[in-house]
Amino acid sequence: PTLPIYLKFAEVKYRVAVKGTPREILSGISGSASPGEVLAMMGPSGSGKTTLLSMLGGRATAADGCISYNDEPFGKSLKRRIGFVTQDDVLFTHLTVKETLTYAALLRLPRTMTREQKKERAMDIIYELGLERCQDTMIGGSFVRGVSGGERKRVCIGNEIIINPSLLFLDEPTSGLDSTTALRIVQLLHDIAETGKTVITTIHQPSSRLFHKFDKLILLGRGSLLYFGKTAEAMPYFSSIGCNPLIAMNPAEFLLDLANGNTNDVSVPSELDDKVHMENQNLQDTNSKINLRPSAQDVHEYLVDAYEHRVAYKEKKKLLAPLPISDDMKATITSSKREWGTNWCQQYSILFCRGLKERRHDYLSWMRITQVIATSIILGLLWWHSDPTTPKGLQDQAGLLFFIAVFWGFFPVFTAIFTFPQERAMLNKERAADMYKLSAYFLARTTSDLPLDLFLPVIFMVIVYFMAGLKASAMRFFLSMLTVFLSIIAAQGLGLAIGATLLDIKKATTLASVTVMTFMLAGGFFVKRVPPFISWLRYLSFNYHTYRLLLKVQYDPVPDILMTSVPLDNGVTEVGALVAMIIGYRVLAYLSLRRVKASNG
Ligand SMILES: Nc1ncnc2c1ncn2[C@@H]1O[C@H](COP(=O)(O)OP(=O)(O)OP(=O)(O)O)[C@@H](O)[C@H]1O
Repeated sequence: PTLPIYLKFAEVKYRVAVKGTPREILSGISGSASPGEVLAMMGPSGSGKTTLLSMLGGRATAADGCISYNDEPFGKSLKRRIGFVTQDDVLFTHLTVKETLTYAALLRLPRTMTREQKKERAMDIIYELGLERCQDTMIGGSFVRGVSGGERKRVCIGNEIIINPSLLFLDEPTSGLDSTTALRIVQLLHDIAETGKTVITTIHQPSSRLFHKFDKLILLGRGSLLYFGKTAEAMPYFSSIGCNPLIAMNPAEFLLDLANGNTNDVSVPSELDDKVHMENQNLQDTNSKINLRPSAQDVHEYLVDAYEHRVAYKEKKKLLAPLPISDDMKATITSSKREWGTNWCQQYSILFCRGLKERRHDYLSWMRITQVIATSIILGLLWWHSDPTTPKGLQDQAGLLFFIAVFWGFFPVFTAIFTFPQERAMLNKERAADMYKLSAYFLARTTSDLPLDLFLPVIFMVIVYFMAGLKASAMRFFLSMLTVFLSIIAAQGLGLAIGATLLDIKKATTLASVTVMTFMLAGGFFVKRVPPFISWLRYLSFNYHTYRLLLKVQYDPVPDILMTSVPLDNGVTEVGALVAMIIGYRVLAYLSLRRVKASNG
């Protein structure tokens, strides 16, 4: 059963600093929502709906004011009782509807349920939301065709109601949908509320049918409260303060016009008319153009004032009224401990499988396979049966080994830098809902990429090694392969670290290009005798260590003309350096991700 949660908020304020000067985004908003109700927040774009919703949902901290849940402040244990559907649909594009909801169920539902029960719950949600026809369709996105916008929105809602939340927040769930689909979604919210949940949603421009489906309404204008109360009483209230539509109009349109300060086709109260009249008289003296309607600023001030004096005090009084629930029930919110749906190992394995499924298209991407096969055949033809017995042939072959070291240092970096910037929104969303520990996600995400990164080099090496006629020995082949693997995992670590630190694909690509180029130049092929003051650079370069190891595997001892100024003994230093990079870059990436999590609250 759902724990009923009464949400109250009084005098909520929010400020941001814009170029050093504080700007008030919300100025003292009060209201409440009870279980079984759908509260809608309306207002023009930029009026502060999303900001208020984020604060009520515990995703942002108010500068001032009080927000309570059953008269208790927000606590971490509440996270598992809150569902939050964001404005943008944050979903994995390559997972099907069924997979998306099943993974959500596996990660979010409590430990007391078995795996089978969790899967059943996901199926129940699919039927409840009418998604059975598209359950095996991919979600899709900008580049992949998938389910429709309305279906995608329902999947987002399903992702949240799967945990049977007491409070459900939705940011513009109907934007971009036709009126019938929008009505269906709002009806769904209504049905959800009827099961004892408190539903709070922002809404942009509802049709009149939709408008009447909400129990309560908050109308915001420029961050101030213009109305809070029953939806059915909104029109009578505005009529009582002298604002009436002059033509038949959708009430939502009328209220948005008012909140925007647009009074065309709206009768305005005598106070505002008098003000316009007086202003016009002054303008006549200066021969300026006469205004026929009150200014948006005047309308806004009038509405804020009217609400403050006629309604606000009554509503604030209501907030002080005791809740119709027992003290025990109130205490449930604070006493329940923060709980994870699954243990660390289960989180890891679920996230690993999800990562593999999401990336399966990349694994089987013909473009990447063709790219690698084409490159290896070209290399094989250019170095066809190369002969290392002459100095020139030896130099040529060393060139091939260096190219292999660079190619498999370059490729994984540019695959891995996208990982975290691309998943940032998903990570924020899922971490805000306490779905898993960051360490489980991090390890699952980085290991689920490995099969792809290790599968392609095998094809590459088989083609190049034998076409180019490198030493025909099983041992040398496998050692070369192992060296390339180490290089790839180290390079992948660098890509992950750059991506996690910058979390911006453009910046990450630029930094990665410069780094990879520097490492390549310091790799020991172009410059063999490096000046001592810059020689430390090559130790950071995985190309350098990989190239030296490949030389060692092919020629033992390595001929003098190929050697860098540093002699090569048994290769232990090189392997050690690569292993240190594999660990070091990953630790850096993990710490960077932790920092991001902290900055997002
Ligand atoms: N961190 C921030 N820095 C600067 N301005 C901000 C910040 N957060 C919000 N704002 C500003 O606060 C105002 C309210 O933003 P909010 O996203 O809450 O509006 P909204 O009513 O949800 O708009 P929309 O309907 O277009 O989504 C906007 O003018 C926005 O630019």
